[in-house]
Amino acid sequence: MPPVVELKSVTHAYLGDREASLAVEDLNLEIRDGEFVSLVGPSGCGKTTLLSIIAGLLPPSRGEVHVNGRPVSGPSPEVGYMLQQDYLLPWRSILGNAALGLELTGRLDEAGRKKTLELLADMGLKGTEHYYPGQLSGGMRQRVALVRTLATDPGLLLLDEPFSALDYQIKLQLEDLVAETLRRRGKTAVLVTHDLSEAIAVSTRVILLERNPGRIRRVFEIPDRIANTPPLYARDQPGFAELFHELWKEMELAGKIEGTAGKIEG
Ligand SMILES: Nc1ncnc2c1ncn2[C@@H]1O[C@H](COP(=O)(O)OP(=O)(O)OP(=O)(O)O)[C@@H](O)[C@H]1O
Repeated sequence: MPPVVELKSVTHAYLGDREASLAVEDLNLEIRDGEFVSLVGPSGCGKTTLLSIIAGLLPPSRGEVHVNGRPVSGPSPEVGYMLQQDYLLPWRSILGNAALGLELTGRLDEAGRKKTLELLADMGLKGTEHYYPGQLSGGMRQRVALVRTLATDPGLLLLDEPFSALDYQIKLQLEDLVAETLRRRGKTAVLVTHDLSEAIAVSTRVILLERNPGRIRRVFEIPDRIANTPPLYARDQPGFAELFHELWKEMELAGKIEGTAGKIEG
């Protein structure tokens, strides 16, 4: 089976009027079926750029991107995207929002509707189907966004800081719910986060990027006893604190690298 995600020598430069900025340089990465990979690193190291490239929203300047063995040429139903903002449509009911992806792809039949209702129930949202987004809390809205993403059944989920706008307690609960739901359903996930403890708690692998230009600095394989424990309890596992400090130290070093390699004069 080919890797779910394969990046080969991927470079991306954003072109401005007078100069190009090298966001990601010569990056190689393989993500296998069922892995949960987090991308961490200092601000501007190219995390969101990489996610956009994998999603098919941004063609890289150079290099190859494959999802499930096929070259990426644009957004695909095989890939779901979840963002910090939930982007629920205020005039649509919760069910209408949750089923939006199915509707847009012409798959909203009776079975699709039933599945969406089941997913809402799985996420603890039974009884809210006919409410509107304005009547729900931030954590509930983000769960609706997760249902909307899962309803079309993508094998790969790209998560760009989906928990960062939430209160700490809600964030921990949602992290747990999302990680466990994706694990149970055998999904592959790539999470961008600034929260190192979240990255370790939910992932099988954490990739630390450095900036100017964005490159992989270090890869942390998460030991099974942490990776196989639900995120809420993973933080109590032996080895978690040591891993956190190691990642923290390395992150500080990654943030200190302020080369000039990121700018290409035009
Ligand atoms: N649309 C754009 N036009 C020009 N430069 C951009 C654009 N988007 C990103 N960049 C630059 O590319 C680099 C990588 O940005 P990116 O947003 O991918 O980093 P990030 O790691 O996700 O940052 P953050 O953690 O702050 O969200 C940065 O130097 C950024 O300024």
